[in-house]
Amino acid sequence: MDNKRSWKVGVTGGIGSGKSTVCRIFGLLGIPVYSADDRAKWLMEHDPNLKSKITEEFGINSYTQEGALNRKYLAEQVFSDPEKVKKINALVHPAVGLDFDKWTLEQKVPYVLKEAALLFETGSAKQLDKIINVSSPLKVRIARVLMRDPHRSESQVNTIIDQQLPDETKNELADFVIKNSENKLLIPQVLEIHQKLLEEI
Ligand SMILES: CC(C)(COP(=O)(O)OP(=O)(O)OC[C@H]1O[C@@H](n2cnc3c(N)ncnc32)[C@H](O)[C@@H]1O)[C@@H](O)C(=O)NCCC(=O)NCCS
Ligand SMILES: Nc1ncnc2c1ncn2[C@@H]1O[C@H](COP(=O)(O)OP(=O)(O)OP(=O)(O)O)[C@@H](O)[C@H]1O
Repeated sequence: MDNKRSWKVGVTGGIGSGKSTVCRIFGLLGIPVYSADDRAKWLMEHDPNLKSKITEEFGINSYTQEGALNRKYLAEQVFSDPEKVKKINALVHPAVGLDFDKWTLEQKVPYVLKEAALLFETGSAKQLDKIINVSSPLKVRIARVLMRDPHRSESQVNTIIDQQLPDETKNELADFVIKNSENKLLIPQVLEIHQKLLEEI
């Protein structure tokens, strides 16, 4: 293993595919996980430069009076318009990329995980050593998201899906695929990939 740095392994997958669930299992094996979605929200609330750019682009309603990110408002704004998705991505993703690199340098492990809904779409896959795609049938994903997020309508979930690459394309581009359907166990699949990564590093 190159002693100087940890390998960067991406975990991606469409909305509701089970990325966070898979990452929790890797977490139990001691692998540090960087959640790009969570961290993006943190940066949008705490990075003054990013905050002012978002307010400029999407208006003062982007934040509540207490300064919290108005997720419902922004979701309605961006997910219905591909141009606005591009705009928010262009503001948020460079900040997340820098923050991830800084975080990785602090980790002293063979590999770290970057969990992100968008890796191929944003080009950040190129900065990673390996990519895992979590794949599950569209119907199962929609049903799981509607159970988990009661505030989201089926039509919003479908609009979000339209902004993401199809699962089949991501399976082809990924180094590893984890199948998270109803009849496949996750833990053995995670253990197999963990073992392969440790052997390769
Ligand atoms: C618009 C926001 C505030 C809505 O927040 P909300 O809590 O309602 O949704 P959440 O973040 O959980 O997203 C729901 C799902 O939508 C998908 N999604 C999120 N952002 C994007 C995007 N830019 N393009 C396509 N799909 C996206 C993901 O599958 C995600 O799991 C939020 O999604 C956001 O800030 N997005 C832009 C930043 C971004 O791209 N984040 C993700 C990777 S860094
Ligand atoms: N194998 C499974 N069996 C049952 N429920 C599952 C399974 N995998 C995931 N889920 C549930 O489905 C929902 C979506 O999973 P999870 O949050 O891990 O997906 P995600 O890919 O991180 O989603 P998002 O992109 O929306 O953040 C969660 O409520 C989770 O508990």
